[in-house]
Amino acid sequence: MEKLKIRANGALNGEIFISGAKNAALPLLCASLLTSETLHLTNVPMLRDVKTTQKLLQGMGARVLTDNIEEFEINCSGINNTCAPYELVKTMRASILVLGPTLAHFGEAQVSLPGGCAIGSRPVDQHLKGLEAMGAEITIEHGYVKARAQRLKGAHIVMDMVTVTGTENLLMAATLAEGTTILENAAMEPEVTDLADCLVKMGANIQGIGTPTLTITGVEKLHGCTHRVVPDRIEAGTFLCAVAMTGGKVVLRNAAPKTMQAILEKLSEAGAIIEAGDDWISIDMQQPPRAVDIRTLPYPAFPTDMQAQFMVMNTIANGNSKVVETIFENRFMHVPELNRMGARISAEGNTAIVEGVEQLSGTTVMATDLRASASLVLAGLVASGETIVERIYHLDRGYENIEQKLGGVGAIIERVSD
Ligand SMILES: CC(=O)N[C@H]1[C@@H](OP(=O)(O)OP(=O)(O)OC[C@H]2O[C@@H](n3ccc(=O)[nH]c3=O)[C@H](O)[C@@H]2O)O[C@H](CO)[C@@H](O)[C@@H]1O
Ligand SMILES: C=C(OP(=O)(O)O)C(=O)O
Repeated sequence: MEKLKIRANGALNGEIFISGAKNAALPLLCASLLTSETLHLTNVPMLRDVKTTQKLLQGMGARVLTDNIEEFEINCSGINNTCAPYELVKTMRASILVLGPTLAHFGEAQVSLPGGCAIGSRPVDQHLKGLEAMGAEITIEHGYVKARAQRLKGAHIVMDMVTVTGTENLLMAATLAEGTTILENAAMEPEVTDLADCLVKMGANIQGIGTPTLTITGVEKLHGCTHRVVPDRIEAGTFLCAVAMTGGKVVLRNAAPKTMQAILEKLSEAGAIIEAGDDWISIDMQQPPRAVDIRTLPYPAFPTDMQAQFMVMNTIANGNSKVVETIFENRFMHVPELNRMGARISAEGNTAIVEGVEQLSGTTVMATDLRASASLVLAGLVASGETIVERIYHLDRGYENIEQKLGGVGAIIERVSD
């Protein structure tokens, strides 16, 4: 099994290229199911989840014509199987994103229920309720969602909570429905907006993009297009937290600061000097961070996917802080591991109190989800001695070449196998 070995090496300095966003690339790849023409994506991150999506779509009959970062071309004209099997869905919950587009284009879909995962129970009731409101007949059989509809019909849907993939599934489904769909309480995450922008290029009629009310007037068919995946705000935020902890000056290239307001404000509050242009962000940190309180909420507020990284920054910050997780019920798995490294965090329910300490101490740690694993890597960059992060297949779901990117700005980090 692969691990990361990390040793603190002082301040980080230099430049890091930010990849395309995992959470945008996955729905965009699934959007290829809506058309018989080729979808041409650029800035696609080469991540484990992207490979899994590729495999899932290929298993359904899609042809992947090119699959590199700058040229990812996929054609779904040969779909001959509308099933997303358990074997793939269990490794990537985002597989549920094939449900809406497959049903809308092919009149049927069977997708294994994703079930819960390390961070929470994560039901998909809103996806199913929305599709039923659009006329789909849905049954759950042998662990699979089975959906059928000759042609979906427009509906007025008010979602019970803000759900990112729920919004994306219903948005994709509505593009080919008969009539108009109004999605209220829709997620406004930049990755949802990126998907909507691509769907419009494919010929969809969507009003209200970037707002909580999306109005979609269905069309007969969509066509291919070329679309550049929005930069990954969570990857960028992770590297900014790394620098806030180690000190130094780093410029992120190919970033999207406009999508990162809440993250950048919190870093400034922690004492970082942040500057940004259209597609770059610089961070200059010349003193230890100040502790900052965090409360996770849907976009544009502070993202749950950055909670663990800010928590680890707080462990070595001046002062105490309170971190409240309101999106997922079990997203503090990094707490016991960080405490094993000398952090002082007490967590109860959805609230963690963090008392800043002088230094963390390296040891062997592991985490059971992606961002918790990222927080352990950041801890290793400032801990005394050696830190070994195990089970890094979680990290590989969402970070492209993390050891090369951090190594490029001066970190001592290497991937080793048993
Ligand atoms: C591939 C992808 O884009 N993943 C992101 C997406 O996950 P994902 O789309 O799965 O997360 P949601 O936005 O759906 O979840 C938000 C909350 O709503 C609940 N819920 C959701 C749907 C539903 O039908 N019923 C229900 O109760 C969830 O359990 C959770 O408590 O948004 C999350 C919240 O920003 C991010 O952490 C994930 O990185
Ligand atoms: C929770 C995450 O992803 P997923 O929804 O793919 O599990 C994440 O990216 O932090």
